Parts: sequence; structure tokens; C-alpha cells
Amino acid sequence: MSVHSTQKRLMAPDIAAMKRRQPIVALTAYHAHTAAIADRYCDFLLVGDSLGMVMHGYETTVPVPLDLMIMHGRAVVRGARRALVVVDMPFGSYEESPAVAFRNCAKVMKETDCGAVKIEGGRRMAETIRYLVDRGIPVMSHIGLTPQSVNVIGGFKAQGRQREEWAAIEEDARQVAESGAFGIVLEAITEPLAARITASIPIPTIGIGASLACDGQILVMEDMLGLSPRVPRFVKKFGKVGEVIEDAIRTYAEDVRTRAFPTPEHTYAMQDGAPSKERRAPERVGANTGRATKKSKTPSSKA
Ligand SMILES: Nc1nc(=O)c2c([nH]1)NC[C@@H]1CN(c3ccc(C(=O)N[C@@H](CCC(=O)O)C(=O)O)cc3)CN21
Ligand SMILES: CC(C)C(=O)C(=O)O
Ligand SMILES: [Mg+2]
Repeated sequence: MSVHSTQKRLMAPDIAAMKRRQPIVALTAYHAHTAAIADRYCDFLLVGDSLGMVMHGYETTVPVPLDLMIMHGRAVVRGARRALVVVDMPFGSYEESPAVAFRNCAKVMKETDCGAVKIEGGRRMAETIRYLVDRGIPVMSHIGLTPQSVNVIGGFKAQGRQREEWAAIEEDARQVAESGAFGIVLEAITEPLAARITASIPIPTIGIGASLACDGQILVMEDMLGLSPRVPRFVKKFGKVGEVIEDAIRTYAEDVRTRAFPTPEHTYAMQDGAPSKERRAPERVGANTGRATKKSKTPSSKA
């Protein structure tokens, strides 16, 4: 443990060791301030490539560039101090060969200081996972619905809803675990399949739309906050952040239009304390300290 902090940052093996001991709590995070809040409650934070859709308005995760993952990855690592930060490798940055994957994953780890990366794909990525782990890169796997393959699948569709599909997905899980992945995201699969996989592999399963049978859960933060306008069916909204934001912005707009904002409290005074002749509200003159006030508890006047 560092002499400078009382709490050590979790590492990939700490997450792996939580299997069957305690449920693993995870959320996506894309920026520093939300990462700092989620850090107090989550075991790991995923800088998901879903940020391309949520933050940048892309229709899928396919166009997300590596540099964007690095920018947001840095922000989340700066914001979080206890949680493991896992960065999603974007489409096109790791599939070509183990060597290309290593080069790009190493770049992400060096430039963000994250603790692990995540790559989509089961059996087809087994060799790459082994190659990365052998060279010092902790890898989280992601199987079931793999959104980077949306153009092959034909939509964001749940997987394993037919019994015949199970064997292939179970084999994906077995091989990525065998290859040294420290955890595995199961996305949009049915409960019996998630239960079979969770019981049969030694690494934790993190479900998103994959039932209670998993060792942990993850959601896209904006979805569970109630900020995303449209969400997948597996999302539970734990907040109404969209409404909170809209209320604040509506009130701000009203206050600007009615000239209720800014008040002297939100305005710089002259250093000599000389009162301004023009717009000073009479009841605030006596309260002038000659300094700008940093912060107000009331965000706006009541309409
Ligand atoms: N904001 C957000 N949240 C997510 O969970 C998320 C993203 N974005 N972007 C990347 C992927 C896409 N995800 C999704 C999106 C939709 C469904 C979904 O519920 N699909 C429906 C109908 C799909 C269809 O048939 O076209 C389903 O019943 O499976 C699942 C996962 C999950 N990921
Ligand atoms: C939803 C999680 C698992 C993800 O891959 C993402 O946010 O990109
Ligand atoms: Mg992703």
C-alpha cells in the first residue's frame, strides 16, 4: 500500500477473487466527476465504448476511435481512486492479430494508467487474450451480445434464446477463462445460460441484461441514472437525472429572461468596494464584502 493513500486501488486479481464471495458492482464511467462519485460504491469502472453513442451521438460503437477511449480513460482514472478502471478496446484496435492488440492495449495502459482492458469476442479472441496476459495486460472478456458486431448480427439482439445457441456461447466462456481473462462480461443472454456459464468457469461473470445468475452486474451509468432518452430493456432506472437537468435548465432560462439572474452574489465587486451605480439590488448593497462570492446555495430564484 502506498504511504500516500489509506486505500489501495483494486487490481484485476482483486476483482477475480470476489467470485462466489461477494457480488461485484460495476458501472460505466466516461468522465472525472461521475467517476469520483461511482468510485465510492463500485468495484470497477468501465470506460465503455458505449461512450461513442452516449457522449458523442454515434448510432453504434463501431466508429469509436482509440484516441477517444484514451481521452475518456484518462479522465476516469483521474476521477477514481479505489475502483479498478477497465478501458474498452474499440472496434478495429485488437482483432487483426495478437501483436496489433498488444500494441494498442499497451498504448491505452500507458496513456491512461488504467488497470485493465476489455475486448469483445470469445473463442476467436482466446489466442489474443493469452498473448496479452502473458505480456502484462489484464484482460476482461465480453461475450453474448457483442455490440461491435452489430452489423453482422443485424441489431442489438439478445443471444442464447434458443437452446441450440448455448454450446457455442459456453465454449466462448470456457476458452476465454482458460486463456487467462480475469473476468467476463455477459451481455443480453438468458438466465439459464448465464447460470450455466457462471457455475462452470473459475472467473467472475459480470452481467448486463444477463440475469441475477451472474457474479456481478454492470449498467451504463447514464441509463441507470435516467438520463438516456432510450434504454435497452434490461435497464432499471435508479434515478431521474434527465428531469433534474431539465428542471435546472428551464429555471436558468427563465431567470436569465426575467433578469432574476445574476444577482450581486454572482457578480464581481470593485476591489475598493465602490458600489456600482447601475444594477445593484438595493437590499444587497450592505452585504457587499468587496470580494466575489464563490458559490450560492440557491441555484436560482423561485419562479
Ligand atoms: N446507452 C447504452 N446502453 C447500453 O446498454 C448499450 C449502449 N448504449 N450501446 C452499446 C450496447 C448496445 N446495447 C443494447 C441495446 C439494445 C438492446 C435491446 O434491448 N434490444 C432489444 C431489441 C433489439 C432488436 O431486436 O433490434 C431486445 O429485446 O433485445 C440490448 C443491448 C447495450 N449497450
Ligand atoms: C455495457 C458495457 C459492458 C460495455 O461494453 C460498454 O459500455 O461499452
Ligand atoms: Mg463496450
